[in-house]
Amino acid sequence: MTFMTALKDAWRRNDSLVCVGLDPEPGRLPAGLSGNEGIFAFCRDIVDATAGQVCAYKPQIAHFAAQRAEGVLERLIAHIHDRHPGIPVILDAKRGDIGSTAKHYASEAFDRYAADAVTLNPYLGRDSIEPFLERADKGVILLCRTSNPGGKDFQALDCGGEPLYLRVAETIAREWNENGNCALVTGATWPEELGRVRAAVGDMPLLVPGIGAQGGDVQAVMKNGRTADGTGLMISSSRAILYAGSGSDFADLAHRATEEMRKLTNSFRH
Ligand SMILES: O=C(O)c1cc(=O)[nH]c(=O)n1[C@@H]1O[C@H](COP(=O)(O)O)[C@@H](O)[C@H]1O
Repeated sequence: MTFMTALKDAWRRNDSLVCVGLDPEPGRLPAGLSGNEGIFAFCRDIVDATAGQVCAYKPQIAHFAAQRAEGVLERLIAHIHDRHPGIPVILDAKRGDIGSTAKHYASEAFDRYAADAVTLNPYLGRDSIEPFLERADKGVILLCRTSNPGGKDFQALDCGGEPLYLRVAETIAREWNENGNCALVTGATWPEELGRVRAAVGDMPLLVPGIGAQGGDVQAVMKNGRTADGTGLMISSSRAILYAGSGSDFADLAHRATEEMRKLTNSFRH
């Protein structure tokens, strides 16, 4: 199944636009969990507690690699595919390099980790993304208007009368999306810009981090970002869900936090 088909199925099946970000912090694991086995058990329990409530999972690679836990990340993604088939996994790696190196990054994401989609930095241009675009069954999720305060430093620069992030969105929608496998990252902290991107790219899916710990406004995101059929968004939250609790009931509390977010987003869907 392609990433786009899996995403649409998960939106419908779980009635959810929520993506749970898997960003394990060694210093924030619940008591009794530590080391690589602790990271695995923590993420696995979060996944098992929320699998009926999400449209995707988004593990962030640095949170694993910094702990020498790439093997844990491989096992975790295999666990999601095995136990919760059909829920797409987005590897958040934000890669971007010349073509000869990019093909190894594509292989890393899709062959080594078996991710369904990957986040990428588009600023090296089309040839840097080609090895990903040609994997038509995989999702190619390109940074457009990032959630962080410094996102505007370059992304908002004037580019022939329009901001650079909008030029990025238009170019990707018009020229890079021949296989229909592109999506864009637009932070929840910039809802007005998110609306301009939506107007430029039709129904292309948008990955929207910045809800929860970064303070994005769900209502504004939904109003500006949803498509006519009330979908089109992967609204991603990591810390607000992962660390909703810090005791042995962390997975139950993650389930509750995800459910609250699912209901809140759904209340603005139509
Ligand atoms: O590509 C991303 O996922 C991403 C893009 C962006 O603009 N902002 C952003 O926060 N992210 C990621 O989304 C997650 C946000 O985490 P929380 O703020 O804890 O929900 C982190 O893994 C970030 O690396």
